[in-house]
Amino acid sequence: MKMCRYYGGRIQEMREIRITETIKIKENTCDAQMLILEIKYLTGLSDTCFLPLSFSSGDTAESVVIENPHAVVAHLKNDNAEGIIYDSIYDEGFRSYLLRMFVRRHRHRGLHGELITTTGKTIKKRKEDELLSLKSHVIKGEQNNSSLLYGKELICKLYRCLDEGINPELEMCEFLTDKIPFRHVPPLLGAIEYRRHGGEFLTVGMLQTFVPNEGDAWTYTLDWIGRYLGRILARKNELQGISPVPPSFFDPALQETPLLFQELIGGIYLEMVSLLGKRTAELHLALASETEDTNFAPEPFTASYQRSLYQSMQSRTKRIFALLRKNTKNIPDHLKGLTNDTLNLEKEIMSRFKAICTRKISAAKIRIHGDYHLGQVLFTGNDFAIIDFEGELARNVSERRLKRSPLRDVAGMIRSFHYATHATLLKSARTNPEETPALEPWLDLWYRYVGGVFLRSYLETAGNASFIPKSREDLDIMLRAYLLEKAVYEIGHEINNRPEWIMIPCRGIKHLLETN
Ligand SMILES: Nc1ncnc2c1ncn2[C@@H]1O[C@H](COP(=O)(O)OP(=O)(O)O)[C@@H](O)[C@H]1O
Ligand SMILES: O=P(O)(O)O[C@H]1O[C@H](CO)[C@@H](O[C@H]2O[C@H](CO)[C@@H](O)[C@H](O)[C@H]2O)[C@H](O)[C@H]1O
Repeated sequence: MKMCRYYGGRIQEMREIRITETIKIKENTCDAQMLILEIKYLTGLSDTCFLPLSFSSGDTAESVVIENPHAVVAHLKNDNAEGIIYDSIYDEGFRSYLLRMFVRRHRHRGLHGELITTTGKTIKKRKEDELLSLKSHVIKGEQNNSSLLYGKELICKLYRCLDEGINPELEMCEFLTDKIPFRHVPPLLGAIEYRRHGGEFLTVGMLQTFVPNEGDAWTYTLDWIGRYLGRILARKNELQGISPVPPSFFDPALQETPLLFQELIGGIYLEMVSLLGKRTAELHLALASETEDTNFAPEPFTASYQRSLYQSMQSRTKRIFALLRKNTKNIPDHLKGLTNDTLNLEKEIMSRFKAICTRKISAAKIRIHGDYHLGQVLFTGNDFAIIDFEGELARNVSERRLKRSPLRDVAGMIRSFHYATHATLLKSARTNPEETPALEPWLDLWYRYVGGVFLRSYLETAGNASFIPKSREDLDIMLRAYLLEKAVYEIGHEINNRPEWIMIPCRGIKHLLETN
């Protein structure tokens, strides 16, 4: 389990895993046990996880062992048979039965509760045979959950860590499908939930429309940064006289990207970034348009909220910095200096957060994406689709459902542009160490121009929406605080997942503290 990003993987040491529920499914193509597990750690709260298990032998078992060794839970052998117990998502029979569960709205009883599927009208209208004949496979790649693709039409996300109560992603997708349909979020088609006898719901899975795409905006961006650097290197002599004086995207005077940078960055990419800013604002406008449902209706940024925001930014920073101090042993040696410098900035960061409650800010809070970055946006070739509304998994589920300023999402995306430049630097340092230092100021410029295009387009589309602060100063204060808060969150994320990458938020924090 520790090998899977979705379980364990985290820094905490596991103490015990208990099976709390077993739901057996035995139909013609599917023989699986759906398990609900309780994972206890040495310290902190336990997790509730979902793990469906299948048994196979012969060629099927062999191909799972070769292609997906991480999915194998146990090898079994007795006098008659030899085989493996493995994660059912790699069992074709299980995948097709799962879809059948949605289409036919099956229920399955376990010892302490039952699995229930619900579906919307879109799927009910579809021909059953057509749906059930779709070929399925597991989406590859780093994920917190597991996604199963059916033909090029449907995608089922199975959650691995389950939370009691309303699942924020399901709630958001339901809202953006049925209540205020938003074209740039894939429509929700159905859900699977586990209902404990007399207890709460746990959302186990969700079925959505698959959006044909050319990958996510992260990969798309890295590709364009590669081209930008290629152009810089090709025009090295011509560009030598130009000393890159980085503008700040907070600067209201920065209205247009200079022609030279439009050429270097790529006009098409800049247009796409502008479109992304527009789609982001449209998402927020849709989320802000509800007036009756208290789960969505906008709320004011009150003085007491401003104080509690400041306190939560502070306590989060304390917690993450304590985690960093405790885990400096996991940081690669060449990054220890940078990490220590960041640790020394704790006081300064805290004092910067203070700005968020030193004056009255007039802006509305709404439901937001919550973990918005380039990897959460699919590039369709000429537009974007926004996915993964679970929020930051490091926060508990009720926190993830809180209304917040949508500028937090804006800050998340701007941080992501910064990440993209530094991911490129990390790669360049490995493949092209001599050229790398000279590229750094150019990447900084890229970040500022691209961040500026995104922000301007966002603000233009949002117009005078209730969630946009009325004064430029308030906007500035909020953006800076959210950017800093996000970079601190990223420290916690990287220490848990990619210690090599900790240099990105560390440098991000330094950059944010230095930028006027
Ligand atoms: N509706 C969709 N259409 C097409 N691809 C999708 C869709 N939803 C998710 N994906 C693909 O599945 C991957 C994982 O989805 P995501 O919701 O981000 O899962 P996780 O929360 O586990 O990270 C995405 O990066 C994307 O490639
Ligand atoms: O996509 P997830 O919901 O799993 O989000 C988590 O993982 C992200 C990727 O590791 C992480 O995003 C950080 O790295 C991205 C590049 O890989 C970068 O674009 C983001 O700006 C940066 O925050 C995200 O924070 C985390 O919650």
